[in-house]
Amino acid sequence: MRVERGMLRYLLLDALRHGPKHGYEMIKWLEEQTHGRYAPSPGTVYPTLQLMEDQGLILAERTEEKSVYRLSESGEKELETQTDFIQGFWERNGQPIPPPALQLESEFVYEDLQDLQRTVERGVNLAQDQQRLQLLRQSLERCKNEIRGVLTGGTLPQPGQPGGRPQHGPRSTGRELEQAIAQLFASEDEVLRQTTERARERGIPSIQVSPLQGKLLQVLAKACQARKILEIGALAGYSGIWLARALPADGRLVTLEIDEMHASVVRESFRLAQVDDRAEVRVGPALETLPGLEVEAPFDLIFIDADKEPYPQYLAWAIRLARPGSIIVADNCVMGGDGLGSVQESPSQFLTGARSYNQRASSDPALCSIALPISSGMTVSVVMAPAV
Ligand SMILES: C[S@@+](CC[C@H](N)C(=O)[O-])C[C@H]1O[C@@H](n2cnc3c(N)ncnc32)[C@H](O)[C@@H]1O
Repeated sequence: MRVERGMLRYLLLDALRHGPKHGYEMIKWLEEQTHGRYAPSPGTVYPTLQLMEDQGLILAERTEEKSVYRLSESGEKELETQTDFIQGFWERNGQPIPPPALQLESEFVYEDLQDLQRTVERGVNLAQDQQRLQLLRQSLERCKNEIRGVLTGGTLPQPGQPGGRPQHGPRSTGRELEQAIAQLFASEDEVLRQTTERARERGIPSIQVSPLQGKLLQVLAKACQARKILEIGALAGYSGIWLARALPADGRLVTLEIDEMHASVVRESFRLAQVDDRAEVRVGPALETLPGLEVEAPFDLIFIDADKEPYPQYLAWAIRLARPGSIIVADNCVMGGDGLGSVQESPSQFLTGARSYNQRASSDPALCSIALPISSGMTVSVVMAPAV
């Protein structure tokens, strides 16, 4: 486990709050208190201690063999500025490591939580009247109450009851199945995990593709031997990293993003993922940036994942910027079936975008398409050669 840059000093101050210690004792203390999760290396700890001593946060008593440190008054004050961080750290890491089955179950809970967040965010986008938003809040309130009941030891729902586990096996819901597949085929590395973590810290919503979708994008990029990829909707660069990693060394990913703050996080993500030699973000409304890309076409894979209303226009551009054999993928196209209904009866602009997209993708002879029920649904199309 790693701790955010600059935060180790607070853990060291916290260790000294529990009594004077020399450097190695602090490392051992942290290792013991976190049940082996966190043991900073001496190479990081000793320079940090030196700096803290120079800044007057700790006081050293030196003997021939070692330096024993204790907290100074200004160290105590400094520590108080970070009580939230310290409390959060110990809440996450102070408990014994649960057995693997419990760990897996906890991961499912976090996945479900992310899924719930996406569903609610989508609901807020879709709800166009106050009454619907109020219903949404009431529904969340009921959900929170039920969770509080479960956490405080109320009666647990039985398998088969609403809220209970399915009776036909532990991994039988769509979400759990996705997770099991992702664990085998699409596990995230530290770089990808930190990309979402950093985005969350900057207040960017967690609406990136799932690891399973990221891997699917890679598989599709490999299938069409992509050398040039275009993405519409970069967010924090998460899907961009999956895509860029599928490119050969001289490949190119161009990702379009309307929001300058998102774009600056994307640049950082690409740099940290070491794909900035082949991946770049261009800022502006996609419909204004796309015409300028004609000189760089054709793109081998085009991934559409931005605002939903212009999805049909994005598809038209994607076809224009593609070649026969290119693959076009669009995210959020199924939405539990809502994205498959009739365009004429669409309840919102948001759904109209997905429905019109699917209508064209499923009927245009220039495309061979399928919608996949993965996360909120991806429509995948292969661009066909013109009939002769
Ligand atoms: C769903 S997120 C993209 C997620 C990203 N593909 C991933 O999985 O990591 C949509 C992004 O599209 C951007 N966006 C929205 N409207 C846009 C537009 N008209 N042009 C370009 N980007 C847009 C948003 O700012 C947001 O960052």
